[in-house]
Amino acid sequence: MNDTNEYDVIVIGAGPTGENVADRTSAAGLSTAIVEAHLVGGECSYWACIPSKALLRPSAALGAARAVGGAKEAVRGPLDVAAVLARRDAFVSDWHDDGQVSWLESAGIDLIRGHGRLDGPRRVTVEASDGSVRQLTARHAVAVAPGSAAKLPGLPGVAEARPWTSREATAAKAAPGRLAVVGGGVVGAEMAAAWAALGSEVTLLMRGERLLPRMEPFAGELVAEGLAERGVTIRPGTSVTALARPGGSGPVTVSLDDGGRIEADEVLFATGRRPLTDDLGLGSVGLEPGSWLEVDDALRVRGVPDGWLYCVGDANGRALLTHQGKYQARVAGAVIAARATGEPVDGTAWGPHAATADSAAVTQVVFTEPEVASVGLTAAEAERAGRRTRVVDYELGNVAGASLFADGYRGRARMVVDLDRGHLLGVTFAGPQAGELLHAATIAVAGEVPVDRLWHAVPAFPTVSEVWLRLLETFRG
Ligand SMILES: Cc1cc2nc3c(=O)[nH]c(=O)nc-3n(C[C@H](O)[C@H](O)[C@H](O)COP(=O)(O)OP(=O)(O)OC[C@H]3O[C@@H](n4cnc5c(N)ncnc54)[C@H](O)[C@@H]3O)c2cc1C
Ligand SMILES: NC(=O)c1ccc[n+]([C@@H]2O[C@H](COP(=O)([O-])OP(=O)(O)OC[C@H]3O[C@@H](n4cnc5c(N)ncnc54)[C@H](O)[C@@H]3O)[C@@H](O)[C@H]2O)c1
Repeated sequence: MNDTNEYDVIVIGAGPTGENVADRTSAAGLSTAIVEAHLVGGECSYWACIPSKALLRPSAALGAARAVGGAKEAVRGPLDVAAVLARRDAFVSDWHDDGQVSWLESAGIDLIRGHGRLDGPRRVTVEASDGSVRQLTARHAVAVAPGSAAKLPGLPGVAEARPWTSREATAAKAAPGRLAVVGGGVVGAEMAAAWAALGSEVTLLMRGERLLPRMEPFAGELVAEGLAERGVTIRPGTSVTALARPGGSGPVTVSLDDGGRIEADEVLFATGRRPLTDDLGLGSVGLEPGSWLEVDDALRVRGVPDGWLYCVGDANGRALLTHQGKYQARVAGAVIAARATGEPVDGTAWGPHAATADSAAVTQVVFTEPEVASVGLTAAEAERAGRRTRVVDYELGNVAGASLFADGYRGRARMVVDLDRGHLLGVTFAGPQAGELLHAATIAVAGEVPVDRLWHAVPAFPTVSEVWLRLLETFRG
């Protein structure tokens, strides 16, 4: 550890995206410090992606075995809940960050523990837990990657009811008897699936009519069927109006806008995120505290003279996903390094210094049963963007590889073809292990591979990927 207070690059926030900017700038030979207030690794490692997938995977594995005649007979018992929770704990290293700290050291990045705040152009103050303050200066750039936190609606009784957020839902040490989940987005769907599999009686309350409203409609429908088959009660078109947990302990009463009430042992609010920018010193550089930080495709924060401030990850609001934020970090790191060394910056779409995939090819996998995997635009988004498209659907269960993979395989695939440009704008799969089908679609969308050329990408028989051939045959007629 260096005791200098001047670095080429200072990164605030050591979540997956901050770590990646620091990695890129350090690898480019720039001295780099990273400031972290809590655990190196961020939300994703300890309270989001990793623990949630660790909670979901055992049920999916068991479901996969149960879907194959000859294998299902060997499944003799239910999930071992204690073992699932212990495996989750191991995946989050029992909420210790030693492993990630060692990685920072190996990458030559200085870790400065404490709360970071901007303090005017290229300046950062770090307040340590003992109250001491260190002032840092960046020669080239500051990149902020503070992430996001769960957004709770200001309902009557919410403070006393102490609802779960995604943090409690991913870190809980036991399954609540009855769990009410509010919100039909990704966190709501995944956590309803996880805790239902681990033994909770789950009621999912959503104000819209379908789950996963940002994805193709069939995705939410198939996930809703899957949840219902696993015992989850889904109540669409339902808003929560108040919570009550007198004295802050015992069951929670959840009041609904139809006048009804339900009682639960815990209530999870999965109602979206807010950027963690309220205490980041934004006012010192003319930005609004608490706002999403709007960036250009080089990840430079708009409205900051000289372009020294970058923002990657959730806090810029472009795509609240670890892999997209890490992609932004690789781009930002390359831009910072090029500008620092006087190399040209190539900001053209799909060039090394533009995060083009953030608008054209965002990928996402929802790890429910069935899984949903998507890249690029949905049919509705393509229409809103004014593209002339053809939408092609195919039942995944009709592919030979799918019926071998699981008895009664159910699922669907959709590709959205841009008729003027002759390539795909988006692809969605919903079905068992659909996530593993996604990358071929990502290459087709990000590579703007002509549909005529995709015809020559021959899927191996008998894999589920043969759905590509069926989609193309359907398109060609
Ligand atoms: C339940 C759940 C499941 C998810 N599952 C997935 C998934 O499967 N796949 C996926 O791609 N995405 C998933 N996400 C989204 C993913 O977690 C986020 O997109 C990702 O964590 C964003 O990374 P980040 O680096 O921007 O922020 P974070 O991971 O939130 O890290 C930010 C870090 O900055 C630190 N920090 C903040 N402010 C300061 C400050 N002022 N000074 C010092 N340090 C500071 C924080 O302590 C934190 O360590 C999930 C989210 C949730 C809630
Ligand atoms: N597997 C994954 O990739 C994964 C998993 C979990 C989370 N994430 C990311 O984390 C982010 C946050 O997820 P999320 O599910 O919290 O947010 P979200 O925005 O996906 O869904 C929130 C849902 O809550 C609803 N809502 C908002 N306020 C409400 C209210 N007062 N009452 C009832 N419903 C309300 C919204 O209409 C929306 O459908 C997402 O952007 C997602 O990309 C990704």
